[in-house]
Amino acid sequence: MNKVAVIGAGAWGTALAIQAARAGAGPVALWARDADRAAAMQQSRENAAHLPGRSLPEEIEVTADAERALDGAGLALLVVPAQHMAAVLAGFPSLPPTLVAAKGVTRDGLRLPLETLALRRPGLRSGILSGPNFAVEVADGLPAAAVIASTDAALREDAAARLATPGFRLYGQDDPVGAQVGGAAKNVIAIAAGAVIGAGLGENARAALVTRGLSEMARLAQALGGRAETVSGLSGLGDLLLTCTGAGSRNFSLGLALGRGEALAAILAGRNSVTEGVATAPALLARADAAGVDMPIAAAVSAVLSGQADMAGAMGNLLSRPRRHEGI
Ligand SMILES: NC(=O)c1ccc[n+]([C@@H]2O[C@H](COP(=O)([O-])OP(=O)(O)OC[C@H]3O[C@@H](n4cnc5c(N)ncnc54)[C@H](O)[C@@H]3O)[C@@H](O)[C@H]2O)c1
Ligand SMILES: O=P(O)(O)OC[C@H](O)CO
Repeated sequence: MNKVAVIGAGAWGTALAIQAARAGAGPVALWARDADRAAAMQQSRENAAHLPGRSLPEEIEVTADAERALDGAGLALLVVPAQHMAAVLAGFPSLPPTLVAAKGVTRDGLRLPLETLALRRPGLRSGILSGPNFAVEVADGLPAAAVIASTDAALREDAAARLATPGFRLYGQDDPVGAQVGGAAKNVIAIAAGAVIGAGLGENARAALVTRGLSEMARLAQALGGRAETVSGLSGLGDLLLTCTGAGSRNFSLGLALGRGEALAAILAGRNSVTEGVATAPALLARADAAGVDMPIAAAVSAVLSGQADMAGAMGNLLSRPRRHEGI
């Protein structure tokens, strides 16, 4: 059972399959939902749609056949966008121990990724893989770090042994709730950071948003049963640093375009990749509301995305909040 099955052939699933092959994990299956695309990738040894110019090592077999992908697999990586995870899982009869590498909260049910997985596969050994990781850099073998968050210590160890290389440093921790909140919320804060820069509001404003965004994450992580300090790690602060500054972030670039006055529909129409913060913002806010947690930056992003506020109105709301003590 030394095979790794990667479910989802977007940029991140493809990069993780390349990383698993690089780590010597054994054979790697990369499952794509579209049979024609899977066949084209298997033949051309490239994911032209989502990760162009990076070749797939020979250990990787691309397939659209779920049973074939899982045959002999000792570990699965679930890398489909959060909103589509439940539907994709319905096509997989069984799963080996699984790490989820998606970042988001579902509009339907307001679920974190491991909650979606548990709904479909109760009792499955599972964890989260999350951190500041642009797919293209991991595919290129540039140095990066991430966490494997799971309460299952043996799974953490086994997955790290299969996937880590000196250039892909994997830390273990046992707070998957905190890791998921960090991964989901950073997408929303990155939209806010991009919008502030796009609107010309300056670097001071971005630094304030990122820092107060971290407090929002910490409050929610704690309220959902995780630890506040977890979000100061790779799946939280680390990912905020990357996505609130890196031009390669889709969430940041979407915010940037919004801040410059472009319409959301037009921005999305020009993309073939997922921008998780768009669906996650209102879901994250609703989940926080249900937990009694105040997330004013997530509320501002949500209001701008839904058209309930313009940038000026959303910023005005944030700036006119009552003075308070700093802290989470
Ligand atoms: N790209 C990155 O650098 C990166 C890094 C870390 C985490 N992630 C996370 O990984 C997840 C996947 O993102 P990505 O960047 O690999 O995707 P992507 O934007 O490269 O590709 C989109 C993916 O969504 C899938 N998809 C689209 N519509 C679908 C549907 N109706 N049903 C099922 N699948 C559908 C496509 O098949 C494709 O695999 C996201 O949660 C993202 O936040 C991405
Ligand atoms: O391009 P983004 O904004 O979806 O970010 C990708 C990864 O989540 C970065 O860690």
